Amino acid sequence: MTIVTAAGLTRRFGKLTAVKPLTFDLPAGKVIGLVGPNGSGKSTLIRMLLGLIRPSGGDAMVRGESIGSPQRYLGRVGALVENPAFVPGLSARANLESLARLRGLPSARVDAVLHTVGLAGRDREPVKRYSLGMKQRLGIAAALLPDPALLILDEPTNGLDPSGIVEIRSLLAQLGTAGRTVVVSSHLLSEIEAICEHLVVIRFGELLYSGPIAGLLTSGSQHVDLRAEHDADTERLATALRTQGWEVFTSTAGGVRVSAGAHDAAPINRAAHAAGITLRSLNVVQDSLEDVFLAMTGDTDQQLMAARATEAQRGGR
Ligand SMILES: Nc1ncnc2c1ncn2[C@@H]1O[C@H](COP(=O)(O)OP(=O)(O)OP(=O)(O)O)[C@@H](O)[C@H]1O
Repeated sequence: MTIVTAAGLTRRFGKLTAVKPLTFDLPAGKVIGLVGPNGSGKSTLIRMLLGLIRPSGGDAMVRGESIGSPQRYLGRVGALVENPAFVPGLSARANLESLARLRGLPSARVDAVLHTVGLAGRDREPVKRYSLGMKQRLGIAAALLPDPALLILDEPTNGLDPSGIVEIRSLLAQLGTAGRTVVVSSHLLSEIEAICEHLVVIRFGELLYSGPIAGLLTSGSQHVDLRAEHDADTERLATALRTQGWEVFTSTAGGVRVSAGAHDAAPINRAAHAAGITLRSLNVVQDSLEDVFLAMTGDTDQQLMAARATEAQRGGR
């Protein structure tokens, strides 16, 4: 079952096409990562899905309703899109109670969400005494008030210190229970890959990947890192492996990296031995998702960012 379907969804700001026509489906009941470097259009996409800004083209459906009529689905959607505004002198509980009243929600929801985000013991302290991580948890609590079927969190770990990031990450992993769909954006894949089952990757407005994270990793490759006993033999080792048909990515003072998997380890070792080179180390390494994406596009983020700046100046494509 899908909870969001986008078809040719596009958004321009003047000359810049911030979101190029995007077509994708988001499965219901999963934790979904929306990933892309800063300026890729993640917030713009989220704002369109929440009905905060209109698309320049295309459409999307959320829970079967067009984003042209957000009032039809927003009752069961919770979102944290920017630093939420709370009354600093009031307690977390009082802030949530007034938000619940405004939305016509039962006050029992306040206890439930305080418990979910782990603030139940500190809910009577004024928000101004809260750490950034606690404020962010309170923001997530507010987004959870309507018991949303779809929860959208835009960069919830932004600005947090490492312990705050760990705190929020473990909370996010718990939120995707009971059939709820959680969409969480980040510019750092490494920050959310462990908690997501499904991934949408956008890079400077374009869709790079949409699908299960597991599929992406298994389609990703492995490589083998080798080091000769003597660094002076590195080039000779690279040449010997190339001659035997291996694809050598790099050969630096640090060693040789070969495009190969675990089953190639023994033949590589034999090839080195046949060339009269003893190996100091041989490690089979699973490519990270970052490696997989780099291999997909071949462009670095810096190159794409420069192209985008030119596009904004020239008037787009
Ligand atoms: N209201 C706006 N007016 C003009 N340009 C905008 C506006 N909102 C966003 N943009 C531009 O659209 C592009 C995408 O921005 P967006 O904030 O959606 O990216 P993002 O992936 O969420 O990045 P970040 O993580 O830095 O917020 C950027 O180049 C940004 O400058």
